[in-house]
Amino acid sequence: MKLHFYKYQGAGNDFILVDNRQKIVNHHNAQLLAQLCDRRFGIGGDGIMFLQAKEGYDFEMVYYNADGQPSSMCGNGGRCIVAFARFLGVTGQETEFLAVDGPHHAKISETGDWVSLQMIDVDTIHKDADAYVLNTGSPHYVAFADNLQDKNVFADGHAIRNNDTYRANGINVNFVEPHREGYFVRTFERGVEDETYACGTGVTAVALAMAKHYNKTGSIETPIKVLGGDLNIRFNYDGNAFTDIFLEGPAKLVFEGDLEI
Ligand SMILES: N[C@@H](CCC[C@H](N)C(=O)O)C(=O)O
Repeated sequence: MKLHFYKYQGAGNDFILVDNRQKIVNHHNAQLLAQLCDRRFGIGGDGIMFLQAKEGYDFEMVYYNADGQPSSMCGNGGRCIVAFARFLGVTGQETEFLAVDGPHHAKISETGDWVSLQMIDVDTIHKDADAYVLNTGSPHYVAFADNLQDKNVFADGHAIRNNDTYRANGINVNFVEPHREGYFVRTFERGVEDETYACGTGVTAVALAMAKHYNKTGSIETPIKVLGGDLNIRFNYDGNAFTDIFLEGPAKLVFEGDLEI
């Protein structure tokens, strides 16, 4: 069959998107999905998403990592699928959709390429030695790093993701250093098993962990620079729980095409 697909990117975290409202694609084929995400033998992407119809919501986001396996929430994927839904005319400037971690509310700019996505509330942060470990829809490890631009994020991220604590379920590994009025972050992603240019749930985890680390409470805004651009995180923190968390940034259509599968 012929697959009509769209390629989006959000701060360089890139995804294949398929309009599957008519359920034309059977997405339970991990080998096929991994091949579509392959940068040499396929379209290429950090993940692939299917936009599906869902009663009570504008749509459902069904997300797979580049390895073809279903996973937990993808923040940049969520922002890209909102831009895609707007492009298809499935939503207006605001939307309510269902993802693997529950309902999400999002707003999209008039231009259609900038999305503010509400993330799940977070009330638990653990420490693993000096690192912070928390779940912002996906599990994240957050560690400070010096000279982050020159760090071997693949080697160090791979080692942490595959240590005895995290090997079985996996974890996304974020390295952070202060940058201007915010932070610079690089992430090794589970399921891609490589560094990506941005990770939405990852920068969200970093922003929350930094508020806890520096004992900042109230209404907080945290700009974060990643390899693929700039993201912004807004939230409230009362010293115990993080609420009204929004991940904001670009979400752009790169190209569309057809592929025989
Ligand atoms: N790139 C994503 C995270 C996608 C899920 C992650 N790879 C996992 O399996 O936990 C984001 O923008 O949040």
